[in-house]
Amino acid sequence: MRIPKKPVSFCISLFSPDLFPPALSSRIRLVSGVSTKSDCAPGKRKGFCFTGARQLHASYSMEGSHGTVVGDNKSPRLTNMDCSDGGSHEPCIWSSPEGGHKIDIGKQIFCNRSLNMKNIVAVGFDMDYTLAQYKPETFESLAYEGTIRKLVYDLGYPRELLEWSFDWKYMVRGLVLDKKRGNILKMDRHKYVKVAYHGFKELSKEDKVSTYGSTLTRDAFDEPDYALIDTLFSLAEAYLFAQLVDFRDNNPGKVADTTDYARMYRDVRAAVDLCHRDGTLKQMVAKDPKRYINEDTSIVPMLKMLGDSGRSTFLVTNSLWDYTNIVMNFLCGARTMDGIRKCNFDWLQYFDVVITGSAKPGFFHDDSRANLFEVEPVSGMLLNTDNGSPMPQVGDTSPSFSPKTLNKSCRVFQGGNVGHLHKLLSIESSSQVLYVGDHIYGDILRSKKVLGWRTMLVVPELEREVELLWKLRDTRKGLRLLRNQRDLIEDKIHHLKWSLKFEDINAEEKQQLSSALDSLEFEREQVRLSHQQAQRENHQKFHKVWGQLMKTGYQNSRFAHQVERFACLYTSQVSNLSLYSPDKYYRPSEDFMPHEFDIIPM
Ligand SMILES: Nc1nc2c(ncn2[C@@H]2O[C@H](COP(=O)(O)O)[C@@H](O)[C@H]2O)c(=O)[nH]1
Ligand SMILES: [Mg+2]
Repeated sequence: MRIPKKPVSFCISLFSPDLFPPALSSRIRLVSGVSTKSDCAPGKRKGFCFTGARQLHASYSMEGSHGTVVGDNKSPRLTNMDCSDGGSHEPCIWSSPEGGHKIDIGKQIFCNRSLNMKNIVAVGFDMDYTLAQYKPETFESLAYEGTIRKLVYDLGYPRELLEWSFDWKYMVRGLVLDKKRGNILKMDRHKYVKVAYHGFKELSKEDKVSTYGSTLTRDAFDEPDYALIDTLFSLAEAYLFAQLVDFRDNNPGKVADTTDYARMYRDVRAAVDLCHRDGTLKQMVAKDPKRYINEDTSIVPMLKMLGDSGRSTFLVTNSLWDYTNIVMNFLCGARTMDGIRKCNFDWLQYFDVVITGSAKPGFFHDDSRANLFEVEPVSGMLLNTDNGSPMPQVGDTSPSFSPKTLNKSCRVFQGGNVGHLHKLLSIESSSQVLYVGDHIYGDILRSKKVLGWRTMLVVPELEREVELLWKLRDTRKGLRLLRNQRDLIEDKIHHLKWSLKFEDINAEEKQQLSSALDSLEFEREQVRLSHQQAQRENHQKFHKVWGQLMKTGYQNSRFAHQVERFACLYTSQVSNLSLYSPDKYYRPSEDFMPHEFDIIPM
């Protein structure tokens, strides 16, 4: 890896890779122009500074020297990367002297399908919302505000939208938007809609059943009429959609008749999409990563531990190189004792291959014909490759990489497909790869189903969910008792009714049975109400509107069902991997069928 000796400015463009078909040039610069603008870190930096809406500037300096860096990758003991407290404690990881103990329930790794880490030769990571946990209160708010501005200024929505505010806790993953009807749904694993809102107004039970209850016309609840909120990136757009639905209903005439709910959804989606592409979000994150991304001092020790254990490590992200470098510097970059960060390429030492602009999930198709370019880290320049091997440039007989470049431990690429990656890492069988991601569709489903990679899903919401589950375990037992009580009373009622109808009994006995029936029916109603109320309160402790993430009523939610089907492992944070041996044999818990519950005590 090369580190510039002199500080250089670090300003790279966000041009999309597909703007540069390989036929146009065999050596492609990512940037469009050079400027000597004074806002390019006066006095400190030397080199290029590119301007324009699509350029991305890191706010911190590029330095070659380490200064008073806390952390030394040669040290046998794991080093403290957390400088916020002056470096007084080390993250406790499995291989540290204090490691290997009982793990908090919120940080455990849960297993759906057995996975022996001894069989894994390469561990790969997604970046956004996997290694980099964004703070929804700032990051999603940024997306929300950027989207509103685009709706108003570019798409002609009323200016009063600019006064709206965002409740970042309102929407949750796993919801489904009914684009045509303006509804937001939560469903169980059988795709029964259990909670339904029109905008922010709850649908009555009758409306819910009449719209979604027909078992004959079961809906798939998929695109194009429905949108799945399956990544944390979508929380802001779901909230905005609900707001627009309410706004349209309550302000006739303010939104054009032609702009129906589905059209509003399309507009929001397009505006969000643009925010991700035009720098609205990334420029801001680049300026102040700490404001938008959680620090996780266990990431570096985890990556080192995996590397020390002999595993290859790789990064496959849809983000482009310039942004990836900024985010990874924030997460892995060394800091001086006073907490100042430096932007360099040191973090590449923790990876064998980095693939940016990967266009997942298409990347997971071996037959994807996406070209693989090598990225020259310092300049961000793209170089043509022949399936990963360097290619001589036109007019040049030697390959385009210097031997020094070829010898560096980590190579950075853009695009390509899984075949390229396997070749670069010498992967013989796809079952030797574990990939850790946050997106069921983008990272997990295809990689597992199409490819046979082993998968781990990161679900940050899980930490709170399991902690609450633990805290509320007695409430849950109480709920089960109430449910059983209800069943018992119902059985008695049926029996009494049967007796009244068919048994040969005298008037006095009939009278007794009837009054017993009355009191049982009264009791049943009381228990039903208490059960319903207790159930609702229990769910609301998880989320005031949508309840427990992994459940709808007593059934697994659709989201939980997908986690169960597609993720071999799941956990709240990627760095929880550091709490387990890199040779751990993850075994699933025993499956239970309903007929086993009362027989085998749990
Ligand atoms: N153009 C769009 N880009 C999006 C959208 N939602 C997220 N993103 C970007 O994708 C990558 C995700 O990276 P990964 O590491 O998780 O693979 C990141 O750069 C996001 O900004 C979208 O709706 N449109
Ligand atoms: Mg991601």
